Formats: sequence, structure tokens, C-alpha cells
Amino acid sequence: MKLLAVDHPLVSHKLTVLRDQQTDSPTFRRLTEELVTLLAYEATREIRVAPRRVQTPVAEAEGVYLSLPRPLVVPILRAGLGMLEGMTRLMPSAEVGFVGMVRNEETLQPTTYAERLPDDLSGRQCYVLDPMLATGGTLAATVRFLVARGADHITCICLLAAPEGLQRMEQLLDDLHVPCTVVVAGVDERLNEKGYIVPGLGDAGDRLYGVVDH
Ligand SMILES: O=P(O)(O)OC[C@H]1O[C@H](OP(=O)(O)OP(=O)(O)O)[C@H](O)[C@@H]1O
Ligand SMILES: O=c1cc[nH]c(=O)[nH]1
Ligand SMILES: [Mg+2]
Repeated sequence: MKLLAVDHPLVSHKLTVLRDQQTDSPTFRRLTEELVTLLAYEATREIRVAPRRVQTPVAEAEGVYLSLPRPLVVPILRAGLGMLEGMTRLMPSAEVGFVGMVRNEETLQPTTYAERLPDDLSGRQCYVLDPMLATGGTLAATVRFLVARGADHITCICLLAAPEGLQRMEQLLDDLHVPCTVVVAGVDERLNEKGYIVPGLGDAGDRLYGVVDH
């Protein structure tokens, strides 16, 4: 697994506003989208393209188009949904599949409650969206899910990761024979005793969409 922490002053600025507990939900949503677009620029560096000639008003030009099959973007519900628009704005031709997962706040184990993905992902590049990589259980389970269906190139885009979660992802995905990159805006200090990222930004889903009873 490769880790890419995007080091850019605009990313750092937006992330700082996002962390601020005074930032309201509408602003949080907008900033999340903006951050994802910035991260997506780096995260799509290895997207597959094929040569294409076009006619400009002046002459023929050699260029490239995104290759087929189209890339698949997979937001992990709920919080990952807040990242979808920022991603598809940059890559409007991508298809979108959905995975719904929730972490049990006592055991910290994820369970899957929804899944809407193509059965066959052979030869597909997948971009998984989830703002928080805490213990890494949710993201690792999703990556395994996609690889089991044939995806052959996985990029995860997260806003924040904990060092413990990155290490666990490495262990859980050790036997994976598919390239997997995690792109983040920041790696924080640690997890607290409740499995929250410190300093983090709190519960991303709640800050995007409101508090639910856990
Ligand atoms: O790395 P982990 O320890 O598995 O935790 C991270 C997961 O927790 C959050 O989702 P949550 O379970 O709160 O669901 P939500 O998006 O519906 O709020 C977050 O969006 C990740 O999916
Ligand atoms: O810090 C954390 C950890 C898990 N999920 C979140 O939304 N935030
Ligand atoms: Mg949540």
C-alpha cells in the first residue's frame, strides 16, 4: 500500500477550517467538496488514458482520452457521500457505486448495510471515498470487497488518517496483489480510547449531515 499525503497550503487552510468546531454544516459540506477536488487532482495521476487525435481549428493534435472501462467512484455511506460531488466534478465520466458501512462504536468493527456495485469490476480502476481512516477497518473491508469483484487498481481518498489505521490497513491488505494507494490531506497524531482521530475533526458524518443515534 502506498501513502500520499498532499502537502499544499490551500489544502492545509481548508482542512484547518474544517477541523474548527465552530464551522457549521453547510460550510463543512462545501469545504469537503473543495478539498476532495484538490486531492483528486493528485489521486488521479495514474488514471489510464488512451491516445486520441483531435482536429483543432488550426491543425491536428495528439492528445489522450480517459480509457474504457470507465473508472468507478465508490463513496462509503454516509460520510463518503459528502465527497462525491467534489470527485465527479473533476471526472464527470466516472461511474458511481455505493457501499454503506457503519462502525460499531463499542467494538469498532464495521458492518455493511448497503451495497450497489457492478458485479464484475475486472479491469476497473476504483476510487474509494471516505473522509476518515481511523482504525482502518471500514476502508480495508471496502477495498477487499472491490478486489474480490475484480478491481485491479484502487485509490482511496480520505481527508484524515490515524497512524494506527494506516498500519492496520497495511496488515489487513498485505496479501493483496492489486496496487492500492491512500491519498490524504493529513495524517494526525493518534486514535483516542473511543477510536476517534486526535485532533481530527470529530464525527465526519454527523458534521456533514447531523447527529444520529449510535
Ligand atoms: O477506520 P474506522 O475505524 O473503520 O472508522 C472510520 C469510519 O467511521 C466513519 O463512519 P461511521 O461508521 O461513523 O458512519 P457514518 O459515515 O454513517 O457516520 C467514517 O466515515 C469511516 O467510514
Ligand atoms: O475521528 C473519527 C473516527 C471515525 N469516524 C469519524 O467520523 N471520525
Ligand atoms: Mg459517523
